[in-house]
Amino acid sequence: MFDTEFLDLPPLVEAGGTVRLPGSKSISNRVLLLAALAEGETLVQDLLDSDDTRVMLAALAQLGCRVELPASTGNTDGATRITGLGGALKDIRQAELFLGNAGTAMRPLTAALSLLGGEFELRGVPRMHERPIGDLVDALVQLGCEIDYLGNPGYPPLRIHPVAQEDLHLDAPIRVRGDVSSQFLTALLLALPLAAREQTITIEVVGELISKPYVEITLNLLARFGIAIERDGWSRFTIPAGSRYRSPGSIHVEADASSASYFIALGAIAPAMTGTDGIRIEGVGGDSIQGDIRFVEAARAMGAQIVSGPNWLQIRRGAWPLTAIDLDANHIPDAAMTLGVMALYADGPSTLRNIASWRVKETDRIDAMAAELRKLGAEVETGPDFIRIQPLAAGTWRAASIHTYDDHRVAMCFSLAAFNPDARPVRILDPKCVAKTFPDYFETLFAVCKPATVPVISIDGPTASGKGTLAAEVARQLGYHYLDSGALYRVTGLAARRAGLEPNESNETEIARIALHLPLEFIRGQVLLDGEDVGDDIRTEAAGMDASRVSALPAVRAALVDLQKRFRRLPGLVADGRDMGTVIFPDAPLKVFLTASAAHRAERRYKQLISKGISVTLDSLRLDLEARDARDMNRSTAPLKPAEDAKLLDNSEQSVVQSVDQVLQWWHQAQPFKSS
Ligand SMILES: O=C(O)C1=C[C@@H](OP(=O)(O)O)[C@@H](O)[C@H](O)C1
Ligand SMILES: C=C(OP(=O)(O)O)C(=O)O
Repeated sequence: MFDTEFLDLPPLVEAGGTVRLPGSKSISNRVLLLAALAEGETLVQDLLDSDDTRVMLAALAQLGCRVELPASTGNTDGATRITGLGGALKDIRQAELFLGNAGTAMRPLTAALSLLGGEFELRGVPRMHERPIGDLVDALVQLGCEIDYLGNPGYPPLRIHPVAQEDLHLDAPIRVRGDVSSQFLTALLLALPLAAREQTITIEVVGELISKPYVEITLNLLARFGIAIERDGWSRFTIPAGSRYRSPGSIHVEADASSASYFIALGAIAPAMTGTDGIRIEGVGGDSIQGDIRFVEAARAMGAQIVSGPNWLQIRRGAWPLTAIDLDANHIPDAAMTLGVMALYADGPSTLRNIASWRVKETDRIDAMAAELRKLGAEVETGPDFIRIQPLAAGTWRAASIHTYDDHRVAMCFSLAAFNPDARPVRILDPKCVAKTFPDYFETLFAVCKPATVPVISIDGPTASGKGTLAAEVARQLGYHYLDSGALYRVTGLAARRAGLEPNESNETEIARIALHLPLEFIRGQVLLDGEDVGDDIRTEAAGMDASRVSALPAVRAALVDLQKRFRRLPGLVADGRDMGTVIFPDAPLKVFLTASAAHRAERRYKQLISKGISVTLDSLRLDLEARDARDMNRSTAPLKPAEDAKLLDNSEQSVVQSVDQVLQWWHQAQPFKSS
């Protein structure tokens, strides 16, 4: 996950390949609650691991359910094991639960806990305290439950008081409004079987039910847990007497169909990458129980070519530009946001109707989409329950900094704007908001996208100038990959040793082959070789000797050039060394040549060594550095010198923070983002 302040997407041009998507949020949280209410164990396969499911799991654990995550079960199949309460609280009758911004946790738990007879406090993030729950509370109070609002009436936080089952009024139908969120009805359907052991319970929906397919998911999963609800259209639901949650033993979670919408749109917008047949999605397909699978119909109407099978979808670009759409999107409220960005690539204005619920989700999504689409240059019209978007012609796109309102879907759908024909970069602010349902969204996207070019910042300079510290920090703040080219020979020497190869000419070809495929990463100050931190191993005297021996082998040097170039991956690279800007990445859009006086560098090195208990003198270090500088600058092959277009940075009198800020400032000057 990118937990940077922002993530810059360079212009993207093609896409292709296979993605496996994480589990459905709506299925995961329903299954977790049902498993918690049932008796015995339920094994949940492919459960979503994200903020929304984590708050649900934490709440269930607090309520006394046994929750065993894949890591702790040791299950090779990666399942999560839930041991349920069997329909009644056990030892724990009181808890304060934090439910983040998960509507699928807050609403169903409110209903279930109101019927279980304990004292509970339910809270969330500030936005959750602005998302309505009054219609659900009204329905529960009608039934005899006791619930207080701890903040604004109609909104969380809530306090739930215990009531005895025999005091509940179950004879009359329970009326609930269905026109603000379908989750209120879902919550009642999931929880009321707790009270239906001896008596049939009827729920009546008041007002037109929205987001109906989500109620279908609820009914489907209740059936899997042994509860067969009868329904009369969308207005009357009956839970038969004698209902009892029965674990299916093991249950599989499909991949998330709303998350699939971004990749379906990607296949519709991006020309297929050479050698691929567009985008293939695995984990969810035509037979999905999730309503958002009907996004496929909308994408087809806009021109996408989509074929599907059980558990897979294959998407290719068809009509281009896309065909404008006028759609009642009430049945796919979440995925419809993706259509909002696809509309920019259409042949006329697109209208999404009947989406008033957008206003009470993670943010006011109608206003948020309009504001951010306008930043890209689009003309947008909105009303209480619709949005109309004019497409953007080539030559009219603007580079924009997209505010994401802590709304995962805003972040995800706007990433698709990076395919604009004007090659404008797109900045996504607070990219970690995708953690609500899809923590690795951007990594998954990058794995199937081809950029026009991957941005590189090269930082070259003499020894002890602090380039490693500077480069690693710049990379961290930008979310870019980091290449410490100075470590490559040492790692190659170590890898050769570990493969049982003496670093000499007779093993040159074999060592070059190893060097070319080194599974190497530089993350958070660590040098990871195949996931293992080898930082200490490569800094020994013996490793230094091996490094200098492998560096004398021409085939190894050539392989390492290729390896270095392969670090240039989305979303970007910061590379430090001696010839990054001059030889390896001569087209880097920002080149920095970092220096500091020999006196300052000697002093830094001195402090470093003394703190490690190594005794040296300042004078000898300084003389040594000066001699190395002279050698480096005057050698005939790849002498250490700034690239002609490099910016010179002398950090003698600067703190690390100051030099990082300077480099970022240069970088931002090169980026034409409109401020947010
Ligand atoms: O029940 C569910 O799993 C959901 C129902 C929908 O909400 P509304 O019914 O409030 O539209 C949807 O937007 C949400 O992401 C998940
Ligand atoms: C509306 C959403 O979430 P929630 O389940 O919190 O309602 C969503 O995921 O788009």
